Formats: sequence, C-alpha cells, structure tokens
Amino acid sequence: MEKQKPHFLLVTFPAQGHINPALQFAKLLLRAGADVTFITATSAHQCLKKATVPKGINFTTFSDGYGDSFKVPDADILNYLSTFRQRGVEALSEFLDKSVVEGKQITCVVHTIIPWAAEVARKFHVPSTLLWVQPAMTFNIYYYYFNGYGEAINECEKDPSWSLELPNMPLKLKARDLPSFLLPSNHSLYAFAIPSFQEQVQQLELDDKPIILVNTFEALEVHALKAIERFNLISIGPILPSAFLNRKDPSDKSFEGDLFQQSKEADYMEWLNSQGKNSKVIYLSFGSISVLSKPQMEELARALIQTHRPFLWVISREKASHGINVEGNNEEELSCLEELKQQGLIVPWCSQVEVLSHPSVGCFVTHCGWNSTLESLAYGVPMVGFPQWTDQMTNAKLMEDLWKAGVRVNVSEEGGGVLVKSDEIKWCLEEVMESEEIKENAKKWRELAVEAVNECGSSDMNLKAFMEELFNNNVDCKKIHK
Ligand SMILES: O=c1ccn([C@@H]2O[C@H](COP(=O)(O)OP(=O)(O)O[C@H]3O[C@H](CO)[C@@H](O)[C@H](O)[C@H]3O)[C@@H](O)[C@H]2O)c(=O)[nH]1
Repeated sequence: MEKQKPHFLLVTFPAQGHINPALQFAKLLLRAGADVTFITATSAHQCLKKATVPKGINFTTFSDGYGDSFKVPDADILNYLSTFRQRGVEALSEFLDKSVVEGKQITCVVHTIIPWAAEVARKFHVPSTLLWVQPAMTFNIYYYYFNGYGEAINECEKDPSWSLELPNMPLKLKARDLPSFLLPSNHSLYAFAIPSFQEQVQQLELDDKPIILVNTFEALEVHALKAIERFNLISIGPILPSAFLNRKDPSDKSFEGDLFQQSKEADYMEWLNSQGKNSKVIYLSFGSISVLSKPQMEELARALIQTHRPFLWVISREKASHGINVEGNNEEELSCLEELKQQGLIVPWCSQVEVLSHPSVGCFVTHCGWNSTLESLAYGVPMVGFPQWTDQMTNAKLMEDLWKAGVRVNVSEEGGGVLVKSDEIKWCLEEVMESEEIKENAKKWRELAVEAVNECGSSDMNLKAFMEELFNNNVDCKKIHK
C-alpha cells in the first residue's frame, strides 16, 4: 500500500500574534512535504482571504459567533471563549471523525494556546503538540505558578521590594516583570486567563515528557528551555519569513496572514528607501491588540519631536472594527500633528518584517509582544520596550536585562503611575540609538538567530528531528531530545 503523506492539523486562536507564527510553521511543514489543514475561526479566515495566504494550505473554519468580521473579544471574553471552544471542539472532532471514516491518518494536531485541541486529539488517539508562541520563560513562569509558586507570586504586589527567583531560571523577577495576568490586582479583570493557562499545563501533564515547540532559539533561552525536567521544550524559531532571515527562500517575504489592511496611499517602503542607510529611523508599533490612551499618545508624539529623528509610526484605527476600544488611538487628535507629519510617517498597518529588516531603521519602540520582540532580535534592531499587558512585561525584562538589546521605559509616579512621560521616552530613544553595547548585542542576536535556523543550526535540527519522528509514523515524540 502506498504510504500516505503526513498530514498536520494546525489549530490556532484567531489573533494576529498566533496566526503569524502558525502560518509560518505551516509553510515549514509544507516545504518538508506534509499536507497542512489550518483550523481557525471563520471571522479571522475572512480577513486572511483578503491577504495572500500561503499556497497549499487547506482551511477548515468554524464560526466563533462573530460572523464574517474578525473581532478581539474583550467585553464578554468568558462568553466568547466558551462559544469558541464549543464550536472549535465540534469542528475539530468532525474533521477527525471524517478522517477515520475515510481511512486518512492524521499525523499530529499542532495547536497554539488552545487546551481543548489537545483534549479532542487525545480522544481520537492522534498525537498533539503545543506550539508555544511566547518565550520559554513565560511558559515556565505559568508552570511554576501552578506548581508550588502560586502563593509566593500572589504576594508580589504587597511589598515593593518583592522579588522571586524561580528554579533554574536566569533572572530574578519583580512584580512588574511577571505576566500581567498573574498579578492579583488583575485576577478579576482577566478572569479568563489563569484557568486557560492552567488547563493548558494540566493537558500537558497528562503525557510523559511531552514535546512543546517553542518559537525561540537556543542561544536566547538556553536556561529556560531546560528549566523544567518533566517537559521537553524544543526551540524551533525564530519562525519568520526566510527572505529577511537566512534568505533560504527569497520569495518568502511575509507571513501572508495580515488581519489588518495596509495603507493604500502611503508607500512607506519608498519613504524608508529615501531616508538613507544610517538615518536611524524610529519605528513604532504596539501590535494588533494594544492601544495607547490619548495622553500617552501626546507624550510619545512630543518625545518624537524632541529627538528630531525621522519615524514610522503604526496607528491602527482599524482595531476599532475588530472590536477594540480605540479611544485616543487617533493621530488626527494629536495636538502636534502638523509638526509630526514634517518629521515622519504615520501608517495604519505595515509589513513589519520588511520594515525591521530595512537598513534605515535604527530602533523599534515596541509593546514587546513576543512576535515583535523576536522579529526585532532576528533583524538586529535595538528596542525601546513599552510593555502593556500579558507576557509583554516579561519579554521587556528579558530584552533589557538578559539580552541587553534595548531599554524599557519607566512609568512616571505622577498622577497615579499610568503615563510614560516624553522626557523618559526621549531618554530611552537616545540611549538605544547611541549605545554601542546595545547595537553590538542586537547585531549578535541577529547572527545567532540566523545560525539557529540555518542548515544544521539548533532550530533546524530540532524541527527536522520532530518531523522525522512523525513522518516515519513513529509517533513516539518522547524520543526526541535536544
Ligand atoms: O503594522 C504592523 C504591526 C504588526 N505586524 C505583525 O503583527 C504581529 C504582532 O504580534 P505581537 O508582536 O506578538 O503582538 P500582538 O498582536 O499584540 O500579540 C499578542 O499575542 C502574542 C503571542 O501570544 C503575545 O506575545 C502578545 O503579548 C499579545 O498581545 C507581528 O508578527 C508583527 O510583525 C505587522 O505585520 N504590521
């Protein structure tokens, strides 16, 4: 009987920060000769259809209750997650059921942080693997939170001198460095978060030393990847379009999964080209979810004007049509808009990987979403970390103190401690642009990132070992070791 092609099901949460690495991972599977079916919500797929979408990937979608328009669920997230789960379970079960009837074997279900995907796969006796789309460090923090350190972490806001060193981890953490979901003052606001991560960890604990694919690379997180004996965290990143990384496939220039529309008028790449190689353009973006308040936008704008440097700033009002409260996130309302326009460019969305790999870009003011952080490291761009929530606090800590690839802004104590003042932002910008040490480190991380994904690099080898085991139909993933 002819051997079936390996067939992977990729199940992802319908958000940009999950879709980008999952799509890029899908391309790696396709290149290795596998079939890939991508399972996500119809709402996100409708936006993806407007983007290019990598050829060769089949899509199976299910309604998350938002019909055809992609929304970030914030008002009634618990309700949303319950609908997403119920319909997702149905769609995945139906797919696996049909595969059984048709005698088509599914090689593996790979999922982002979606614990129910592992549960369904287990029911059908199909192997499943978590694709962790944050650094290994945050995985470990969540694990320890549920395994022995929950009480200690719950004390973190009681005393300003509080800090914690977790086993085998490279850094001491203060409250401001923890994923924001874990802060007791946020527990009720993000009531959905802790149970989801807990369920994810519990699912993994049902297996003996399960593999977790992590979008990171070994040199970056050598300690965190090995910190927890009972899991096999494998670095396979940075999972990024290769045209701007190791140039293995020059046609692979984007994730091909934008949920947002790029500007039609402003050609920012042409503008970047016109800036000259050493112009040190400041690139600013806060990812696909976060928005800044009006006063924070004003502080940022003032800082940019004070630096007299060219800048490219992504301000996405389309976030509103995706259900995000964008009050304040509007350049038209900035008091110094005319002055700003003389100095730089504001766009609603861009190809970030293309921008970061442009030689004119000198630094990235980022919210430290994991994809943005990893992209900046992989393209050797120093960062000003401006974390907003979730893993971004930990990513900013790692970026500043472990990788020394930039600096993190400090929130001013004035007025309730919610604003980062323009002087502070300006200081960070100058520091990052002028520091030889930071520039050297950024360059070093780029070289190490390229090395990791090159032939025989650590990520390349890990990925090949993972695929080989599964492709040979020997689904005993436990055998794969770093
Ligand atoms: O104009 C833009 C702005 C962003 N991007 C891309 O959009 C992605 C954004 O991802 P990320 O930087 O991770 O930010 P979020 O969209 O905010 O991601 C969410 O999901 C991530 C993965 O779980 C978390 O690390 C973040 O904290 C969380 O906010 C990146 O690949 C960017 O290249 C663009 O292509 N163009």
